[in-house]
Order: sequence, then structure tokens, then C-alpha cells
Amino acid sequence: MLTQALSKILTDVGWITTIFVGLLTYLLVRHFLKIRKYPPGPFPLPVLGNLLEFNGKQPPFIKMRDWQKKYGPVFTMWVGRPAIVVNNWEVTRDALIVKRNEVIGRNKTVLAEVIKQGYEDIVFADYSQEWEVLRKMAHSAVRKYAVSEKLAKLVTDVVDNTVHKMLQEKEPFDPTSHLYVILYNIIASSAFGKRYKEEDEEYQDLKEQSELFLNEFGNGLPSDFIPLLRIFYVNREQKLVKSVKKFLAILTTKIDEHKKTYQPDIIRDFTDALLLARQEAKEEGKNSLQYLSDGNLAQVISDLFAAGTDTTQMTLRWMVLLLANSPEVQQKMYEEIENVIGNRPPVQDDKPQCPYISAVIMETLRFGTVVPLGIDHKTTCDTEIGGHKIPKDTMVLFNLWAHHRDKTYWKDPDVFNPDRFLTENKTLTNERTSSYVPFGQGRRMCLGEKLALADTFLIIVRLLQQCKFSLPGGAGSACLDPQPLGLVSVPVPYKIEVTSRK
Ligand code: HEM
Repeated sequence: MLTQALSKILTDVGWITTIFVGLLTYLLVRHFLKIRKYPPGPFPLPVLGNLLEFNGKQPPFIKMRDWQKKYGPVFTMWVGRPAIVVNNWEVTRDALIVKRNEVIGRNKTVLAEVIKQGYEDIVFADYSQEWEVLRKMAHSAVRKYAVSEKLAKLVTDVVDNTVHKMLQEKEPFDPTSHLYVILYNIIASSAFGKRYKEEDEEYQDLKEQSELFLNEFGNGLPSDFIPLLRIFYVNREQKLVKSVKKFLAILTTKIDEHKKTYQPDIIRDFTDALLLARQEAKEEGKNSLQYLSDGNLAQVISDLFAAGTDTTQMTLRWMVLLLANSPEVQQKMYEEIENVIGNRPPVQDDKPQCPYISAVIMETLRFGTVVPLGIDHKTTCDTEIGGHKIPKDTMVLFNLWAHHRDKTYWKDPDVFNPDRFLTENKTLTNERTSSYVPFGQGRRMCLGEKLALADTFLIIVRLLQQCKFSLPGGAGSACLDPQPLGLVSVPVPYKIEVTSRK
């Protein structure tokens, strides 16, 4: 009797083991077959993929550049889904310029859906007619503003205010919050004509939402990497929803105020430019009108804030650090300012006469590469990238940081050297040199490039006309590695001393 029962249990256990081993084999074979569809890369664990390799010791974009040495310029990394990583300029050029429309989609993520709140925007919009309409409209508004006289006056005003505050600092200080006020004011003023003081409640509100977004959600939501995690992060998602709604409510109020005072022949800011585009679409019976609801306009302005303030602010953080660390570069810039501009406020037309300053800006954008992985792209059809077949709807990351540190294209890429952008005659080299992509490339390229370059030139000139930056530890004492965490490239926190040039 006992022997019979024991034998039945053993038979059952045998079945259970067989089923378990069978299931495991099936899952493993499926896993291997799935991996084989994409270019080879670091081996992904089931479910977790390669996520555990990003352990905070090294920025992800540097880790991805290092993987390139083993797997080649195009490889697959698994982050909940397969992501094709491109580290090389020739491949990027083929994918984004030659193939034009084949790798310009955006991936659907929980984060993007929360931000969009049911209305399409530009940054997170997949390749569609709606994206094309919104992008074209915003691009034209931003470009017009970048060359307007208003911008030069605004920058002088905002920077002078900040210089006054910086010079009052008694001890070495972190310049981040000062640079933030400058950039926030420039974007807020360009977007809806508002000037803020640091203590203004609305400024604090906007800043709080932006900081929350960058610090807590800048690396995405965990559920976008492992969907099962969504149930554990409900509170975090709610916090984001609350913050996004608060931010959009402020922008909607601004649009409502503008609608009451708007005059088509006096375009005061981006919001007016967007209202004009909508009015024209209505008058001309254009199809695009359906994409220009108040919700869309708020999303577009929100994009300009999100994409425009932190990027330029982080670039200036790199620049101030690099100049404090290299006094000889700072001195050459100052001499060019003295020769070309003197003490009067700078204007856009001064830029062509200042090749050295332009070279410093270009080198800072290369060296810092503040958006090192761009914004993730998605294939819009079955295509080929770097000789590998890639299915439709696959995530593609262009490692812009690796492009800027590629020894094939750059001599001593880890050295900050503005002269690399100057010819022997000290004129600026062709701005579109190979493997130079701080603003991305192709049809998804940054639409704020012109404004960012204009802002950076006007701000740094006005700062250097009045101040000299140095490091408490002296020239050459700076740490020039990016912070190890996160998807943006920012310097490790530093302190500077500022002295008046007067
Ligand atoms: C130094 C400053 C800046 C840098 C380095 C930068 C860089 C970038 C990069 C790398 C992308 C991704 C391109 C891609 O998807 O391939 C991007 C997209 C974008 N940027 Fe910028 N950006 C800067 C400033 C600005 C400014 C000032 C604005 C507007 C006021 C802006 C608006 C946008 C928008 C709307 C997109 C999304 C374009 C699209 O998806 O079609 N950016 N930027």
C-alpha cells in the first residue's frame, strides 16, 4: 500500500518536473529566438534585460559607448523592449538623412501619455500629420523669435539682474540657480511675455514642476521598462499627473489671457504666433485646424519649456565650469568682446564677427553633449540600420555622446579645445562637420537650435563683459566628468568665484 502511494507520488513529481523543464525550455528557446531577430549585443536576462548593468557607477551613454568596443557600432540593448543603439556617424547619417522617414517615430510610453494628457505635442508625438503641423508651426515661431531684437534686449536685462546677484555672493557658490533664473525668464518671456523675479509665486510653481520632472522622472517611469511594476508605482504616477496638470493649468491661463488681448498685427510672443497660425488655418480652411486646439497649443508651449530651459541651462553650466577651469580661453573670449563689442549690450549681428566665441560655444556643445542619447526614435517601417534588418516599431537610440567622443572624427576627443573649430586663419570651420550632432539630425532634429545658439551667445557675452569666473581650487582643478546618474549629461556639482571686471 505504502509502496504504491510512494510510487504514485514519484510518478507525479516526475510529471511536474517534466512539465516544468519543458516550460522552461520553451521560454528559453522563445527568449533566444526573440533576441536573434535583432543585432547582437550584451546578453539580456529574461524580463530584466540589461537593466541591471546600469548600476549608477557610470552614465548609461558611456556604458553604451564601451559596449560598442565589443559589439560594434550598432547593437541591441534590452530595456523592457529591444533598443537598437547607434554609436557611429556614418550609420546615423544613413538612418536619419538618407532614409529620412524610416527612423523618425517616437515610442509609446506611460510617461509620454501622462504628459500629453490626451493632446498631441511635438516631442513625444509619433510620426504623423499632426506632428508635422505642430512642429512646422512651432519651428517658425521659434526661428522668428531667435533673430528678433526683442531677444537681445531681454537677455541683457535678465543677465544684468543676475550679475548683480552673483557679485553679491560672498563665498564660492554653485551657479545653477542663477543660470536657471536667466533661462527660465528668457523662455517664459519668449513663450508668453512674462518676466519673473526669483521670489514670484508663479515662477516658484513652474520651477518646482520642472525640477520634479527632471529629478524624479527624467530617467522615465519604471513601468516603461518593466510593465509589471506599474502596480507598485501608482503613487509616483499620481504625483506626476498632479504636477503635469498644475503646469498645464498655468499655461492654459496664459493662452486664455492672450486670446483676450491678441492682435494679429502685433505678435508679442510664441503664444501670439501660435494663435495667428490657428487664425490663418481657420481663414484659409486648412486641414491643419483640427490639430490646433487649446490643448495642443498648451502642449506645444509646454514642449518649448521642457526642451528649451534645461538643455540651455545645462550647456551654460558646462560652459561656466570649462571657462573657470581654462582662464586662457576665457581671456581670449574677453579680448574678442573688447575688440568687437566693447561694453554695449551684444546683438545677434555681432556673432559673425566673434569666431572665437562661436568656437567655444560649439566645443562646449560637443564636450558637454547635454542630451547624450537624444530622444528615443522608433522605426516607422521594416528597415536596415548599419547592415542589420530592423523590424517596424523598434526603438532606436542615437548615442550623440559617443559621436562626439569618436577618435575617428575627433583628435583628442576628451580634451576641451575650442581651436578645433577654427581654421588656420582663425575663422570658423564649417559648422556641419561630420559626427557633430548636439541637436540631433534629420527631420526630428531640435527645432530650437537657432534660439539655443542665440541665447547662449548673448548670455555668455553679457556675463563676460561684467564678470570673471574662477575656481576656488585654481585653473585646471575641475572635475570634467559628467554625473554618473541619468540620461542627461551635467557636470558634477561645482562652486565658482565671480569677480567684477569693472
Ligand atoms: C543647448 C540647447 C539644446 C540642445 C543641446 C537640444 C538638443 C535636442 C536634441 C538632441 C533633440 C532630439 C532630436 C531627436 O529626436 O533626434 C531635441 C529635440 C527637441 N528640441 Fe532641443 N535642444 C536644445 C534647446 C532647445 C530649445 C531652446 C528649444 C525650444 C525652445 C528646443 C525644442 C526642442 C523640441 C520641440 C524637440 C523635439 C523635436 C521633435 O520631436 O520633432 N530645444 N533637442
